Amino acid sequence: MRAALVLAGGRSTRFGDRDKAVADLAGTPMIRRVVDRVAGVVDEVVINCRSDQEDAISDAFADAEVDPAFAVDREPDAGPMAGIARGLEAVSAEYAFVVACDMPFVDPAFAEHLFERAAGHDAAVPRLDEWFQTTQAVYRAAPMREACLRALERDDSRIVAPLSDLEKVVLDREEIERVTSVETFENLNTREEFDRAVERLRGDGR
Ligand SMILES: Nc1nc2c(ncn2[C@@H]2O[C@H](COP(=O)(O)OP(=O)(O)OP(=O)(O)O)[C@@H](O)[C@H]2O)c(=O)[nH]1
Repeated sequence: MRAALVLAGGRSTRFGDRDKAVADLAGTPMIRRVVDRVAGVVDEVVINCRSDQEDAISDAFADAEVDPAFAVDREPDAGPMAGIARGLEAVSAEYAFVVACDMPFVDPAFAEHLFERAAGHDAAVPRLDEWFQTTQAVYRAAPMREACLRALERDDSRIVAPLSDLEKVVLDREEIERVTSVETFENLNTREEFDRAVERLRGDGR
């Protein structure tokens, strides 16, 4: 069993006054695009968000084949790593592909590769250069959740904090580029980035 955990509990402050998760990206709400891309490689989909986002995000899946489960933050604004911990509570699969809602170019073949690489380990985490791509990685749900809770307990809410507690496989740039292109990690933070992505998607007929 494999899960996708989509992180959407952020405030989209760089984006403006709307929630980027449900912003219309070339005809499809961005989070729906992310889920549609990865649905084929997972058995369940969990979305982590704040309670005030749930209705609008649910609406984005009204006519979808997948029926995502919601793991709503008990405490909002505690950061993405707390969101991962919350989301993993709702995951029944052993492994979860964690992905941010603002990565509409996420490559399902890369998610598949991460699941394969994570097998028998606590995590498979890409690292392009010095930075871990923690919001596009596969984690074994139970140890990752426990590592997150331990880090939060010691007031360390950094997204990399749980990694040191995990027996993980790290994918370097060479391995990443053998399987996919770095477009998979592209995240849309500003209106300008979003508008450029719309043009690209329209240009490719996507
Ligand atoms: N649950 C939860 N998720 C968060 C939080 N902050 C960010 N996220 C999620 O983590 C991912 C990465 O965050 P960012 O790309 O910075 O998104 P954001 O925080 O909405 O955007 P900015 O406000 O512009 O920084 C996104 O999928 C967010 O939805 C938080 O405080 N709680």
